[in-house]
Amino acid sequence: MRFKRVLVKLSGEALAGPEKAGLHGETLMAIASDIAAAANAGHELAIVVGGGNFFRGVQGLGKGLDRASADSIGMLGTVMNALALEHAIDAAGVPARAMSAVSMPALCESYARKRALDHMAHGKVVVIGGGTGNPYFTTDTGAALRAAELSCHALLKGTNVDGVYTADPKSDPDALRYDHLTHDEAITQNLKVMDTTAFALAREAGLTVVVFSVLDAGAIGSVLAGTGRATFVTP
Ligand SMILES: Nc1ncnc2c1ncn2[C@@H]1O[C@H](COP(=O)(O)OP(=O)(O)O)[C@@H](O)[C@H]1O
Ligand SMILES: O=c1ccn([C@@H]2O[C@H](COP(=O)(O)OP(=O)(O)O)[C@@H](O)[C@H]2O)c(=O)[nH]1
Repeated sequence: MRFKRVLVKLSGEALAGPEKAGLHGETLMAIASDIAAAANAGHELAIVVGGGNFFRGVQGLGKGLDRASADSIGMLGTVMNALALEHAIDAAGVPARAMSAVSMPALCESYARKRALDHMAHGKVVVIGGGTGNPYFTTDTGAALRAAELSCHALLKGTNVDGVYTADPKSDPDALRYDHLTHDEAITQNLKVMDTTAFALAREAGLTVVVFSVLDAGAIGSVLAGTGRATFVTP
């Protein structure tokens, strides 16, 4: 099986569905069912979830917060999403375990690499909140880090565009879509679909990054089956 063990990055906005902020129940359940189906098809899955549907650190700067404090609030938002996703995946019939990079033992397990590997080996989907656990980072970088340390075969970046373009397709109607490119090309052309730190980490780990839209129903399953629309970023 291609990509048996995968890390799926979900942006916070993906969970907000049409609401744009907070959590949208139907969207959450649809994504959870997609993840559960991939697990039932034999994939081992870890999910890193963003928090942009609740709070982004940069938003705090406009409110007079310092960056580290604002990022702490942002990380808490990602844990809220992880708890929601854990529940939704459980409800879709596959055991899930939320783990946070920032310890909050009353709410969920603290992230530990060996424990995450153990959960995956026992058929549980691991849902990681808290990003890297440090300010000044993003959940994209957290996703590349976890994908590398959990020896994942690919990092699937689920977002709201259907791949990587020559420029941001939301602001440039003439942007062209890539089917394939290298990490070096993504970095040197400053393609902002994922931050440079995340691409650099993925390059160092020799990790394939697959960028696809989670807005399409069943997107995770079809990307894993090799039939979905996606851009492949490879060494
Ligand atoms: N070259 C590019 N190719 C594709 N998407 C891009 C590119 N440059 C910028 N983007 C933007 O990146 C976003 C995807 O990143 P994501 O991490 O999901 O969102 P955000 O950065 O808002 O949290 C898309 O909404 C898209 O508009
Ligand atoms: O390792 C990390 C990951 C995230 N964040 C904070 O959490 C917010 C939400 O994460 P992100 O913007 O990556 O979420 P997404 O865009 O994927 O929804 C960020 O803006 C940061 O403030 C952080 O401080 N360190």
